[in-house]
Amino acid sequence: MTAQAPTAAPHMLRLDGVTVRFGTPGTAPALDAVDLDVAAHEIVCVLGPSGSGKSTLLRVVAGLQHADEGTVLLEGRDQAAIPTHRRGVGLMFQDHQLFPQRDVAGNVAFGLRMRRTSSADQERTVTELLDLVGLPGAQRRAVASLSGGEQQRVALARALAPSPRLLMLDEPLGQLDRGLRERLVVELRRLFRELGTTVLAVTHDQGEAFALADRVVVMRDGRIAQSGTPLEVWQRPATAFVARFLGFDNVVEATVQGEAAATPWGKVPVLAGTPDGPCRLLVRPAGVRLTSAADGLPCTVEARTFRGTHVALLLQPSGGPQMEAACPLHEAPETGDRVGISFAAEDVVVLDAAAD
Ligand SMILES: Nc1ncnc2c1ncn2[C@@H]1O[C@H](COP(=O)(O)OP(=O)(O)OP(=O)(O)O)[C@@H](O)[C@H]1O
Repeated sequence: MTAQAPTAAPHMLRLDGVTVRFGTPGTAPALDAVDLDVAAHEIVCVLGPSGSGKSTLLRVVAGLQHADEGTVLLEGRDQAAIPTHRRGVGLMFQDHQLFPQRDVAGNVAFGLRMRRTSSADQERTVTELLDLVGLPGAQRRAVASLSGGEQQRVALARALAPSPRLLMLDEPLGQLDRGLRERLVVELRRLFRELGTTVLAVTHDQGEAFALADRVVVMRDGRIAQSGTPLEVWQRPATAFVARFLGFDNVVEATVQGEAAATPWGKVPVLAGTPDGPCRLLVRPAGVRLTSAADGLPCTVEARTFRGTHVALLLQPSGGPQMEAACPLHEAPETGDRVGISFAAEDVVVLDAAAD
């Protein structure tokens, strides 16, 4: 038997050079030649600051927004001429907009009624979905009697009921308190895995995106700044923008030569194989190691913040800008203490010098 070449994973969704402009020509586009692939069964979370184009991206895929340039393909088919209700995508928005006059079952069955599914099939699907989202037997409850988290689950069951080939979520857990969000995100991931749902979600909340996604996409000014697994993006932010967006502030100009880089903090080790030349460096807080005051770069502890698993220290080195260090709980010095620091090469990330 001859070996077969592996076939590429089928793409559920492909955006090819999608551009959306609002208002007068000359203003920056809301989406600027965006290319994005989402594989079948993949969970992709789009992250980015306010105004970076996240909602516009979802709207263009849903057919709620016209693309000025480029194509949106679902399972290989150009969607340009296909209206929203024929695209086979499910949408769940932040303000989950349940119908207050209908009970839970009436809400969940909405998409099925639109498709003229038989009452028996509607009833069976509603029962299955309410079990899945953890609200068994809630069919006859009034929407107003549900908590925020329960309403969110009903909205999710409603979006899932017509078995959309792609489910799109816009800030799905936006209005819930943190504890509930953290629990629901775990449940959502399990549920999507179980159903094999392909998901494109948009969120402000990094924690939510990193917990939910197989892949995160970070947007900036209508473009994709980085795309990768949560671990890749977290460990290796590609640019200073992504690093800062993720909350890493230890970013400095540097010049690499061999296995060290010259920085305003002095020599910082870099991994072998790093190309020589000017760049920006991120030193992850975990890579700032405390030594005795006599060794390493002398610093004063300006502030310390308890973070549960560690203490975040704000350090003022004798030269160069302030930096953050993550310190084990029992080893954290006091504000005003003098310490020395060294750097761990595995937590030093060389950023793309061309992008800011
Ligand atoms: N209908 C519209 N008319 C004009 N400009 C718009 C319209 N919708 C969005 N924009 C602009 O397009 C850009 C991207 O907006 P979008 O809502 O996609 O960003 P976002 O990343 O989802 O932001 P947020 O996180 O605040 O929801 C912004 O500059 C916004 O002001």
